Amino acid sequence: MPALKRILLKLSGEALMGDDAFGINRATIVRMVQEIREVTELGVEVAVVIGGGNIFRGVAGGSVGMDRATADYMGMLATVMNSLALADTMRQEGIVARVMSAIGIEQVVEPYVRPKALQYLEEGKVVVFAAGTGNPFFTTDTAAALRGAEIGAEIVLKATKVDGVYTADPKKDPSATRYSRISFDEAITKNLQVLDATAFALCRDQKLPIRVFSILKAGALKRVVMGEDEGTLVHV
Ligand SMILES: Nc1ncnc2c1ncn2[C@@H]1O[C@H](COP(=O)(O)OP(=O)(O)OP(=O)(O)O)[C@@H](O)[C@H]1O
Ligand SMILES: O=c1ccn([C@@H]2O[C@H](COP(=O)(O)O)[C@@H](O)[C@H]2O)c(=O)[nH]1
Repeated sequence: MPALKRILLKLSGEALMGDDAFGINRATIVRMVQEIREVTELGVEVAVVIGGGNIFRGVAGGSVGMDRATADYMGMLATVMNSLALADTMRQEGIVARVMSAIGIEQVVEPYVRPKALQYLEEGKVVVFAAGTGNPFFTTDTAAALRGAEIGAEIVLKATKVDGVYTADPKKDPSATRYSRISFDEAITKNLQVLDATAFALCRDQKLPIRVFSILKAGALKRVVMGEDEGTLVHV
């Protein structure tokens, strides 16, 4: 029996590149979708937010002189592309998925309407929330926290390139050690960058726990859903 009924899964956009330098690696996206299918087959309701770091981040545009808000809209559109790719791969793998966008592009995907999203989840469809929060100066981590709270998810699962929250960025500091549990207050006070502070604060205020785990580790999502110890739990 799964330990979770409804989850908000935040997938790393950057991880979609696989070993490529840019964009979406086919084998990687198929593997991610197969892991999602495993948990839907257990009866878990799954909503997904996917990042855009494999295509564009607003901060990168801003750093080369672009207007930051314009660059952020480009970043949000990058998440729409990833969401479409994800939903299409889901369709090929036998999952019924719906993409809902926080910015209006009705010819491409339907707009985010909360009751409709809840209906899809109750019907067993996977809902992919695209375009982040719809606002510049935010991230898809914050979108995951926001949508997770809105749909009444029991937890936000951040599937990323590292296998948990560390005392420092493990990609920069090899001596960093992993927490198996950490409170929101401690993560915020220590300024741990694995999620942005806005996402941490929103989840803390809504008493919505976060589990950070590796997207690269086969079977990790299923283990998390089954209540096994995997990655790091960030708790109130
Ligand atoms: N204290 C920390 N513990 C763990 N990872 C950390 C820490 N500080 C920084 N990081 C970095 O945070 C990264 C994960 O967050 P990031 O927002 O960069 O990726 P993502 O959300 O998975 O990607 P995307 O934004 O494309 O969806 C890790 O790859 C890691 O290098
Ligand atoms: O609510 C949001 C979400 C995202 N953005 C922009 O999109 C990119 C990609 O998202 P990541 O979370 O970094 O993967 C982000 O850098 C922002 O530029 C946004 O503006 N608002």
